[in-house]
Amino acid sequence: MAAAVKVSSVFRKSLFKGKVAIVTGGGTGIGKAITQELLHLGCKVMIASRNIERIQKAAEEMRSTVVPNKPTNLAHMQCNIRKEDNVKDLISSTLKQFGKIDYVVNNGGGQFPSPASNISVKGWNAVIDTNLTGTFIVCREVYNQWMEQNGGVIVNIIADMWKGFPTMSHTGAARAGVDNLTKTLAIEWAPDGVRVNSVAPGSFIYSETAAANYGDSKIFHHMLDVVPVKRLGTPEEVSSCVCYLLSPAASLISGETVKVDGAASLHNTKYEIRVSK
Ligand SMILES: CCCCCCCCCCC/C=C/C(=O)SCCNC(=O)CCNC(=O)[C@H](O)C(C)(C)COP(=O)(O)OP(=O)(O)OC[C@H]1O[C@@H](n2cnc3c(N)ncnc32)[C@H](O)[C@@H]1OP(=O)(O)O
Ligand SMILES: NC(=O)C1=CN([C@@H]2O[C@H](COP(=O)(O)OP(=O)(O)OC[C@H]3O[C@@H](n4cnc5c(N)ncnc54)[C@H](OP(=O)(O)O)[C@@H]3O)[C@@H](O)[C@H]2O)C=CC1
Repeated sequence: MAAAVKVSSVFRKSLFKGKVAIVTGGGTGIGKAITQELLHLGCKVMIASRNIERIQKAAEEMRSTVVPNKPTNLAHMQCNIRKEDNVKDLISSTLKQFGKIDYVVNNGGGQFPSPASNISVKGWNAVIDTNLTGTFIVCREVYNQWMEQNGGVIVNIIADMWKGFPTMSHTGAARAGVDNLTKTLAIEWAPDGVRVNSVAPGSFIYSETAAANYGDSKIFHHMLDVVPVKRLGTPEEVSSCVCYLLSPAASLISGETVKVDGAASLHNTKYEIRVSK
């Protein structure tokens, strides 16, 4: 028997039915939760990421569990957002397949933990290219190919970097860049009916894939002593905020970043200051 699909039921399907969305990194973790929620609400969704086997498997699973009666509502393709040509192709292929693009969720991203002093320029650039430049390219391409003429909504997933991000300097800088990019694009594109917002999850949203990236299944559990709500967050708790921002309920919200972190960013960080040498 297929596993139950976790989706929130707080949104009215009539607000989303027939809309078309792109979710980068839509086959795992937070991106998968967003994809499932949008499919459940009646959207057509294109998911895209680098690992074609993994995204294909995720797409096949969601077609049979979430939209068994409308499997063509979910498309998938390989796309590395660091590559401009891949992104151009992602946007044009989605338009070819679904005819329009109402929503883009820039969720694909990530990094590796390292003290700043040990990060090579190649490693730094890999993280900046992924999280800042990749997000920029997706935004620019969907605007140029579709949203300038037709409007739309963009949500960028960033991170809790508000107090600095020790061991994550590269991604902290990139996500702070996206926070500011969000504000600029919101102003530049408002006259065309395009809204741009960000969502900043706390550093304790558990998914198997996210934990696997750090080679430690308990990596998020280690954060619990500085998490005021004293529990891990779920991808679905991020996806419901994303869907709210995509929906007409947020029609006057643009250039904003919403923290989904149970007040963690207001409290202490996990990082312990080392003894000086
Ligand atoms: C107290 C300390 C612990 C702190 C840890 C707290 C963690 C809490 C969670 C923080 C909140 C954030 C959560 C999340 O973001 S969850 C999502 C996790 N998912 C991912 O990160 C997936 C995507 N990530 C990646 O694909 C990669 O990290 C990367 C963006 C770097 C892309 O890698 P890719 O392999 O495609 O890149 P390159 O082959 O081009 O590699 C370029 C160079 O990058 C350096 N590098 C890459 N990986 C590592 C590594 N694991 N460690 C060190 N250096 C790395 C390296 O220089 C690469 O070049 P070389 O291969 O030539 O050496
Ligand atoms: N989990 C957490 O606590 C937090 C997560 N975040 C952010 O939320 C987003 C989702 O993370 P999460 O679901 O937790 O972790 P996952 O590792 O499950 O998701 C990362 C996704 O991004 C995709 N991706 C990575 N690089 C690229 C690229 N260059 N081009 C296209 N797709 C890419 C991956 O797919 P593939 O490997 O196939 O490319 C994967 O699907 C990320 O941006 C993450 O940094 C932020 C704060 C906290």
